[in-house]
Amino acid sequence: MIENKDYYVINREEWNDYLSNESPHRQVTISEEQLEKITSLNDELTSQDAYEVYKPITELISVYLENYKLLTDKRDYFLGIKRSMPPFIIGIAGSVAVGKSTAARLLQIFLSQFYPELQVALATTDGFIYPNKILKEKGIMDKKGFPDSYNMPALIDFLKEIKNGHEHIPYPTYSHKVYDIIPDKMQYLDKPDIVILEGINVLQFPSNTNIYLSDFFDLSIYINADEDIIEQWFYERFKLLVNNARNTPSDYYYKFNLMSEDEAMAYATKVWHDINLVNLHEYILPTRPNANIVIHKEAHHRISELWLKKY
Ligand SMILES: Nc1ncnc2c1ncn2[C@@H]1O[C@H](COP(=O)(O)OP(=O)(O)O)[C@@H](O)[C@H]1O
Ligand SMILES: CC(C)(COP(=O)(O)O)[C@@H](O)C(=O)NCCC(=O)O
Repeated sequence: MIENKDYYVINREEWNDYLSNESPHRQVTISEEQLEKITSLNDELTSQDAYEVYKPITELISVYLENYKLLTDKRDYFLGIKRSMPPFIIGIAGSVAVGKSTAARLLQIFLSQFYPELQVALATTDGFIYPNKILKEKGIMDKKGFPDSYNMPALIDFLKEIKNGHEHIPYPTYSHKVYDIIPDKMQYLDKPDIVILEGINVLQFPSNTNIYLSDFFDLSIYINADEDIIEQWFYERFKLLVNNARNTPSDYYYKFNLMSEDEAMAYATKVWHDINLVNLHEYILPTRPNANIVIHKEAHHRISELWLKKY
């Protein structure tokens, strides 16, 4: 392990040694079928990767969770309150196309197995992006994903409802295929014990409020990679989305099948450079120091290092 003023930096080879023997009754496993579902757009993730990296991360999360339970219990006892534990919220941040959703789905599987008695739910902040109609009215259609494109007050209310233990909490649905919010298609969180919330903005300080989203997180993770590599993942995902849409004219990505490959890729390159890369530089990367854990990936999504914040 290397350390600097901010982090303990642990490389991939060492990381597996941190698996403790303290919870032998809490075994986690992942089937090939589950892996396939998780990486529906890509088949590079192996079960070895999943085990070697995400299993010890699951154990580390359990350290935070046990501490959270204890603190909540003690504080409630002090106040004379009796209630069930408010959900433990994990935030997962990082660039567009860095692999947040994939990491979030893996953690959901592992945490559900580690804690079979707890409900582990997954949500994404994409649902709080304003519908395209509103983005157009605001003149920020080319700034989708930037702080002003999110309905932050609604996202904060959603987090408050979670922490207040509300049942059946609705939140809107964003679809990459439609490239928009799907009207009236709400998703619901039903009494989760652990919520994994992923999104590019989860560690930001919303401009029109005086609250950090990270105040709601009991643990935060930033998925990191060099920007040239993320750019390639963005193009790979773009090509896969275009290919998957080839027989579905209603799909946003269908139209790129009617162009030459060069033309389609020129479009994707422009979107990356004019929108997602600017967003990464100006608004996403600056939030990395707010994360408790940084997962650093290299080419082929290989996790090479974990940075654990010291404070
Ligand atoms: N660990 C991984 N192994 C292989 N492919 C991955 C992995 N994580 C993400 N991907 C692929 O990279 C692309 C971007 O991942 P995704 O989870 O959609 O990113 P995000 O949610 O950050 O936008 C997708 O094509 C996805 O299948
Ligand atoms: C909706 C998003 C902001 C969400 O990011 P993601 O789920 O990919 O992390 C992003 O996919 C997006 O649409 N960005 C705008 C430019 C583009 O990629 O088309």
